[in-house]
Amino acid sequence: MTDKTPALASVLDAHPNAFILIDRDYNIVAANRKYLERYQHRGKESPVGRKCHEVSHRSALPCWRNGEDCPHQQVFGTGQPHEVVHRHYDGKGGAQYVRIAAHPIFDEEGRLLYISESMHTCARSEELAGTAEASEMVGQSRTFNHILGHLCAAAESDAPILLTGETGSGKELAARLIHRKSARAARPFVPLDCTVLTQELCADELFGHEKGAFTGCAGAKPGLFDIAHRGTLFLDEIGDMPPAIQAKLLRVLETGTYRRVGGTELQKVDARLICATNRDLRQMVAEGRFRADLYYRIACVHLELPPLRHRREDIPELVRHFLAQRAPGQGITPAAMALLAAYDYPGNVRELANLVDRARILARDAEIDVAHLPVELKEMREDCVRRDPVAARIRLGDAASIRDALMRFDGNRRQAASWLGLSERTLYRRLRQIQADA
Ligand SMILES: Nc1ncnc2c1ncn2[C@@H]1O[C@H](COP(=O)(O)OP(=O)(O)OP(=O)(O)O)[C@@H](O)[C@H]1O
Repeated sequence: MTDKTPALASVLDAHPNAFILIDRDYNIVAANRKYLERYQHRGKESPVGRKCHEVSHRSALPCWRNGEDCPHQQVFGTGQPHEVVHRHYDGKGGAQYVRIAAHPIFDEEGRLLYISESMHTCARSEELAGTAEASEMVGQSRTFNHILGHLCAAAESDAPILLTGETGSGKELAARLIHRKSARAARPFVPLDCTVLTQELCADELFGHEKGAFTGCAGAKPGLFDIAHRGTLFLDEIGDMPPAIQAKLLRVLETGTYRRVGGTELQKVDARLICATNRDLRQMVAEGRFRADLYYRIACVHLELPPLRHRREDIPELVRHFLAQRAPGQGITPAAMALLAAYDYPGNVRELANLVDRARILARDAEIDVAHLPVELKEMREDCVRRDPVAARIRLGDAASIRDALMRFDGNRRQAASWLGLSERTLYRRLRQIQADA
């Protein structure tokens, strides 16, 4: 904390989170010790006096210029508090998702002078660094950060959650994230796919049975509600749950108890319920194919995962993520990356992961190139780029994105070019053009 007033310094340091004050011109005017410890680049000057976006986003541009929901722009624009989740880079370059609570600070005459930002880390930075876990949710587009903010908020409550979204859009991964970030994280996460079960099997899986409950049943078996005790039960494709089981599940939710198949004793339930479906449950309710009372119980918090084509900006990062996971060291040409960024992905992130897998196998140890991608992608490319300027931006790289990428990678042209999906030569040519135009 560099502010001259010792009292203010200790007030800021007493704040439990990293905390800063920012003026109208994006300058950080005060920061507490937690902020400095997290964001000060090793051997570099203090963040105080620098632009907030340069420090935490490593970007020459304010985040709204990169399409993000900018707390600075919102609070100075409306005078109201605003909360968002952003991806921040710490002083060592590690990435982390951070929930930012921004508030206006007025002087005695009611003029809005500063905003304060309090930053609470949503996910461990090592989950987002190069050594990515399989369970990591990757993305940094505005759309992705928006849903991530809701997932983190949902994790703080114990309410039932309904996750909807197209196939492969990350519903199960989102359920795992909610569990991992909830107070139940140390207890089991128990998934059940409702599509593959008959009515009898579904009841047996969920509630277990007592010894001798049915012919051929040798011993007692705990149900998934037992196994998920104090943890999270994830019911995937809840729309496929047989009607008789829907009725039993509703009873469990209403009474907080259930009986094992063939049992008399009431078991108490303490499992958090997360359900997912890619069907339109409301439509199913209207058609009488899903119980309305159950729908309202499980959809206490309803979150929709966006399809990948609505967050194309995340595609290059997802590709790098899958390569780092499955083929560390294997590269991809800018042309192949541009082709991947322009495709529509009816199968969403799962389809992208499969395309990357297929391409890396075909490429063996060489760089992945256009030849290693299915021909349909090439046919769709021109059409998609015309329809989606973001994809075009990734492919072509406008001046602002190029400056931003260079800043982000400390001037390293190779890394900046790869991030933008350009060849180094194209990046160099564009830089010369930009300098000539300036
Ligand atoms: N944001 C993401 N970052 C990294 N990987 C992701 C992301 N979203 C999804 N995936 C990966 O894509 C695949 C499909 O994700 P997931 O199974 O969570 O989707 P789903 O919506 O539950 O699919 P379905 O409706 O078919 O059950 C998984 O391999 C998952 O790890």
